Amino acid sequence: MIEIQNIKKSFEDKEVLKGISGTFYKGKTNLIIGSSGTGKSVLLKCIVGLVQPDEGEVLFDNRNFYHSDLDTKIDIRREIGMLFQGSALFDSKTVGENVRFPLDMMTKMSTAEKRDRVDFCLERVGLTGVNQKMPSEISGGMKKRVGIARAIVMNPDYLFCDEPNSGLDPQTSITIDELIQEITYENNMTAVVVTHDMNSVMGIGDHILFLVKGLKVWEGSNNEILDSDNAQLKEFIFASKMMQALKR
Ligand SMILES: Nc1ncnc2c1ncn2[C@@H]1O[C@H](COP(=O)(O)OP(=O)(O)OP(=O)(O)O)[C@@H](O)[C@H]1O
Repeated sequence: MIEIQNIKKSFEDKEVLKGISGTFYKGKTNLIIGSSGTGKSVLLKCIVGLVQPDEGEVLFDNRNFYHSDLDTKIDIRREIGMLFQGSALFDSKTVGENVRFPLDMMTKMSTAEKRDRVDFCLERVGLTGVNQKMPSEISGGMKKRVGIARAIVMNPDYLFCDEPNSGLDPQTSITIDELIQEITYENNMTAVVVTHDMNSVMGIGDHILFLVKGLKVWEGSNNEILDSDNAQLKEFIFASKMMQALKR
């Protein structure tokens, strides 16, 4: 479980996060949703330590990330897997080398152990036998799968995904969403996914934080979201023609 308390962040005079609190639960796909520019990615970066918040606390299973000793911080970082926006693969490395990278950086595993772990993770995301391919030789959906394999290669307790569906067609988006959710359940991870895709919200939104202009205005599950009477949430959900049609 991850708890965030009163997270604030400004860039120069622009207040991007205005005091956000909430909980992300273990064994669930937790979503951060909201319109473009509302602070979702900045919040994610504050949680994983890529951006330092101006105020607020982040607790990883009761360990305070920003107010703990270096060893605890390092422990927490090793327990985090991250799927970056656009997959962020190294273009000059093969698929296998991309997935192996965290093992090379952070473990003393033998070559054979690393090979087995890489093969296991690639197989888990449905990409057996593509180790030698270069990122330029595979599709966008496959790149996301490689990104997921790399994110889970260290067997993390916490999985963060920033817009995992960006640039994918609707059908591929659903398979990637489902893969993230299956892996979350299998490994009992705390997954936090940033998205503005309503398909993802309805499909995998076990727990959802809805942001508007740097504030959390609603928190709940995808089962509760359609019945909410929060006006800003309704406006966001029913912005698309498809969701309007479902409402009728
Ligand atoms: N490093 C930075 N320096 C200055 N401003 C930043 C920085 N990072 C983000 N911002 C600003 O913070 C605001 C929120 O950005 P953020 O990327 O979190 O939005 P978002 O909700 O994830 O949007 P999108 O869905 O379009 O990715 C934006 O106005 C952005 O320009």
